[in-house]
Amino acid sequence: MSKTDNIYANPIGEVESFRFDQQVVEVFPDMIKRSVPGYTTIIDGIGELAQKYVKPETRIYDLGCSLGAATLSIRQAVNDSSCEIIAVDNSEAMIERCQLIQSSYNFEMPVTVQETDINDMVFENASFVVLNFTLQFLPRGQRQELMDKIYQGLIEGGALILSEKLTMGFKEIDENIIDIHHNFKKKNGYSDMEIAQKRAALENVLIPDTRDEHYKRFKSAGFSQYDTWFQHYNFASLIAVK
Ligand SMILES: Nc1ncnc2c1ncn2[C@@H]1O[C@H](C[S@+](CC[C@H]([NH3+])C(=O)[O-])CC(=O)[O-])[C@@H](O)[C@H]1O
Ligand SMILES: O=C(O)C(=O)Cc1ccccc1
Repeated sequence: MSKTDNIYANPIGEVESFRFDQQVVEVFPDMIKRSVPGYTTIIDGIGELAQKYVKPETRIYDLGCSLGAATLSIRQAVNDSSCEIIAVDNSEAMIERCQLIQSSYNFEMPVTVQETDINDMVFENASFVVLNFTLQFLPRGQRQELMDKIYQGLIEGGALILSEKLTMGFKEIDENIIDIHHNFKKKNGYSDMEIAQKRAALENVLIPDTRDEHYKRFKSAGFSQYDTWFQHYNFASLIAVK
C-alpha cells in the first residue's frame, strides 16, 4: 500500500515548482488516484487497447512511466514473449522504484525500465506507444517533434495512447470544469489549502493543451485516425492510429 499524500498539507511560505522526486515517489499511487479522475479506468483501458493494437515481434513504449502502472497493465493484458516493452522516465527516483515493482512480477513479455529523457528516445518497430499524462510536462515547443518521432517509429496500424489534462476551449467552461475537478480532489480528502498549494506548484510545470491542439499535432505528424476514447471532467485519453 502506498503512503497517503500529504505533501501540501501544511502551509508552505513559497511553494516550489512540482518535481517528481523521492517524496513524490513514496505517495505517488495515492496522489494520482486522488487527483486524476478516471486514472484507474484509463490504466485498465490501456490494457484493453493494447490487446487490440499490439502485434507480435514489435516494441511497446511507455513514455514517462512513473511507477509503471500502464506497463503493468499491458504486460498483464498482452503478455506476448515475442514483444518487448520499454518503460522510460527521466526521474531517477521513479525509475528506481519502477524497476523494483516491475521485477516483482513474472510475465512472459520482456520489460526494460530505463532512466531517459523522452526527447532523447529513438523509436523503432513500435506497435503501441503510451504517453499517459506525460506530454503535458514537456515545454510546448518540444511536443510536435516528439509526436513526429513517435509517428515515424510506429508500424502501419500502430497506435499512440495520449492521456492529458485538457484546457477547455472556452474560458467560462474551463473555469467551471477546473472548479469541479477541485471539488473531486476535496471529496478525495484534500483540503482547500492543499489544492491551492499543489496548483501553485504545477503552474508553468503542467501546461495543458486543448483537444484541438492535440488533434492538430496528430494530423501534422501524419496520423490518419484519431479520437477521444475516455474523458472525465478535464482529464482525457486520446488514441491516434498510423
Ligand atoms: N522529459 C521527460 N522525459 C521522461 N519522463 C518525463 C519527462 N517529463 C516528465 N516525465 C515524467 O512523466 C511522469 C508524469 S506522471 C505519469 C504517470 C504514469 N504514466 C502512469 O501511468 O502512472 C503524470 C502525473 O503525475 O500527472 C513523471 O514520472 C515524470 O518524471
Ligand atoms: O493534482 C492535480 O491537480 C493534477 O492536475 C494531476 C497531477 C497528479 C499527480 C502529479 C501531478 C499532477
